[in-house]
Amino acid sequence: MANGLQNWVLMVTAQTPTNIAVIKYWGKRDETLILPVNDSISVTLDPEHLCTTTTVAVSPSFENDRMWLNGKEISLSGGRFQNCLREIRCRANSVDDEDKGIHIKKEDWDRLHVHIASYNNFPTAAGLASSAAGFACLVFSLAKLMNLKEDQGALSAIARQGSGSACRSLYGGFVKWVMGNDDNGSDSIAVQLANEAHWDDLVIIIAVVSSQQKETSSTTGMRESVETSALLHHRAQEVVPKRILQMEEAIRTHDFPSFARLTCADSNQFHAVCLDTCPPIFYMNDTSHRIISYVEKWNRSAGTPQVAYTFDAGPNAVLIARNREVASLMLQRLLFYFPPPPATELTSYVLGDKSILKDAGLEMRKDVEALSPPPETKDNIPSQKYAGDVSYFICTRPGRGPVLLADESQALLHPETGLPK
Ligand SMILES: Nc1ncnc2c1ncn2[C@@H]1O[C@H](COP(=O)(O)OP(=O)(O)OP(=O)(O)O)[C@@H](O)[C@H]1O
Ligand SMILES: C[C@@](O)(CCOP(=O)(O)OP(=O)(O)O)CC(=O)O
Repeated sequence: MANGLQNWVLMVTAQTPTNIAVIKYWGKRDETLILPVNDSISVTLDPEHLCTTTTVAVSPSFENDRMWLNGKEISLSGGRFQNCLREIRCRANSVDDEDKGIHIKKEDWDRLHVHIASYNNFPTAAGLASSAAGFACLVFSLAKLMNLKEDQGALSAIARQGSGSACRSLYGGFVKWVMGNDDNGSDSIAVQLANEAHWDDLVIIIAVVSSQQKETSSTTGMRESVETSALLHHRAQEVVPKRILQMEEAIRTHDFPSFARLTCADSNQFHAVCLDTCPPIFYMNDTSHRIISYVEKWNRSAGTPQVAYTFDAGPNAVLIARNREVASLMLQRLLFYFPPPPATELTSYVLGDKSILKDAGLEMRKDVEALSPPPETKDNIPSQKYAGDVSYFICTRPGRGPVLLADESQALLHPETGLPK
């Protein structure tokens, strides 16, 4: 190992996106291996706006495996972290870095410890799927560090053991998590249906909805649904298999009306399963319900769907517009109903791809104040506004899968000490 020197540090940094399911995963048939009761399909979100960056390092001087998340040390003793680390370590291969004079033999990995530093460029544990981007990035970066020869599908099966939805973040574009049949989970992997360039008209706006409510975690919620909801079993056996085929076809043919109908119906059925759980689980709140009504009304008045909505295990709305023009009309509607609270500038209220604000003719607060009610509500007396019910919006689009960051200046660990910078 490295000519007997003990002070070297070898590092890898990677960046991984988050994803939003349009056909939901809800329910496990195996809790430890994280095997689902149905297939699911997701859209990967552009890492420019929502992503995890993780640096992993190895050095003979490290005494333990350690991890820092958003600058704070966290414990790696949890089963999910341990399962991922074990699965990666047992597939590790020899590494030879001639430039640095580092030579690691396959069997050395059993004794070497790793340091992991990770940073989410969006709020952690706020219903924005940080666990999906986080575990995908952990597995992807460790696989590079330890020179795994496995393909992306096999890596997705490891990320799956950190958090089910993480397996879909190993690819960009449109991704299917195939539930598989094997008891050992080897065929429960993610596959890419189409890359991010395939349907690049789509624009995604996330309404991060303010919520004081204490939420049930996805893990607990789906366990309770599996145990008590008859609808979940009907959904997994009868409904989802047909929807998966229809969704694959809609994506393949860029059929937005079908894509939108399936996405909305599947989100609504997932939340119906939550209500069918004993005791019932409420993830959406009044603001979520209002957003659904506005979109439904608009889609109906347009005669064909303009926007799809979907909600995960929380009140945040993920809205998918058929193109940029529709996205700017959607942003006008959203800001009409949910204007920024007093003293909040528009540029800190609409994050991500701010160019959509410009397209919508909204450059300042006064432009929002001047917005007229959406035409589909004209007959109704007077439209109520809900300033403060949305914390902020994020404008994004379908995006690419994980990448390595070669530039050492982007590493989160110090190249000499292997401690957070
Ligand atoms: N960058 C990261 N690297 C590794 N693990 C992470 C990372 N970010 C989050 N996690 C793990 O995911 C957990 C948060 O997951 P949780 O499911 O509570 O929230 P979320 O994924 O942000 O929201 P939701 O699942 O409701 O969309 C953290 O406690 C941590 O264990
Ligand atoms: C509603 C969902 O977002 C549920 C995601 O659940 P998680 O992947 O967070 O759950 P665990 O596998 O227990 O970690 C739907 C989806 O992403 O498909």
